[in-house]
Amino acid sequence: MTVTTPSLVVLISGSGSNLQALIDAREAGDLPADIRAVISNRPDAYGLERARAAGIHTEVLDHRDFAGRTAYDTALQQRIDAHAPELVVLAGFMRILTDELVNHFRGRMLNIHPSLLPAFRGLHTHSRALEAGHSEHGCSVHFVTPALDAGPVIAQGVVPIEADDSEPVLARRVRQQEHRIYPLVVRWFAQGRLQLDGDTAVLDGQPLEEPVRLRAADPVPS
Ligand SMILES: Nc1nc2c(c(=O)[nH]1)N[C@@H](CN(C=O)c1ccc(C(=O)N[C@@H](CCC(=O)O)C(=O)O)cc1)CN2
Ligand SMILES: NCC(=O)N[C@@H]1O[C@H](COP(=O)([O-])[O-])[C@@H](O)[C@H]1O
Repeated sequence: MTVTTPSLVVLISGSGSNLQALIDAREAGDLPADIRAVISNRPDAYGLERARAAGIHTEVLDHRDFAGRTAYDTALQQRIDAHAPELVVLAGFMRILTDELVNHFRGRMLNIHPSLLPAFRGLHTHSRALEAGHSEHGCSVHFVTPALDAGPVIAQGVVPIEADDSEPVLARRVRQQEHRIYPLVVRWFAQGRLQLDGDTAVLDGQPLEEPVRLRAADPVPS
């Protein structure tokens, strides 16, 4: 029986540190997947440099070159489909996607969001968590659905908020956990252990009633 290595297309908009975590996991033998292409909506995204350094095909599809969201997403869907990925990974991709595109990739599109969903959907999550006076914050990996940041959450990284935290300090603490949980969840999907069943994430055949939660001191599970 031939075992095929699942292929990924990763979408970015910026620094690409989550992309780098996936590249590093693959190079360490911890991610049985092939990153077929990295696509950015911003030509100046540093993540493009990270991809090129790793020998990964890159494309730029600048949203400013399109009349609107539907036209952009139609082109984006064609670019992604050209690589026939098993999984589309949003890694700091900063565009809200149309229902049509999300439904086209339903069950095979993941996102990492910098909050403990359902808290703080949308943008500026770290400053909002600080302003809310929460004692904990973190990140969530979820299946992407048309409703923004509302898809079934698979795993979360939990960090404390310290009294003297600034936004950049908290963001850095969260990103350290992002770089642990995203490769883990993508590995589960690549291993065929993770699926979306309706509106429920299923891991190892069991519906996830609650996300898998990791704290910094916890070892990364298999
Ligand atoms: N239909 C969906 N699209 C996207 C989802 C999703 O769950 N459903 N997740 C987001 C990722 N994301 C937060 O994790 C997010 C990205 C972008 C925005 C946003 O407001 N974008 C603005 C532009 C902002 C900018 O360019 O800086 C916009 O698209 O008008 C909110 C949340 C990815 N897409
Ligand atoms: N709403 C989407 C969003 O805010 N995503 C966040 O953007 C950062 C991207 O960093 P990276 O480009 O270094 O991976 C990450 O913190 C990710 O959670």
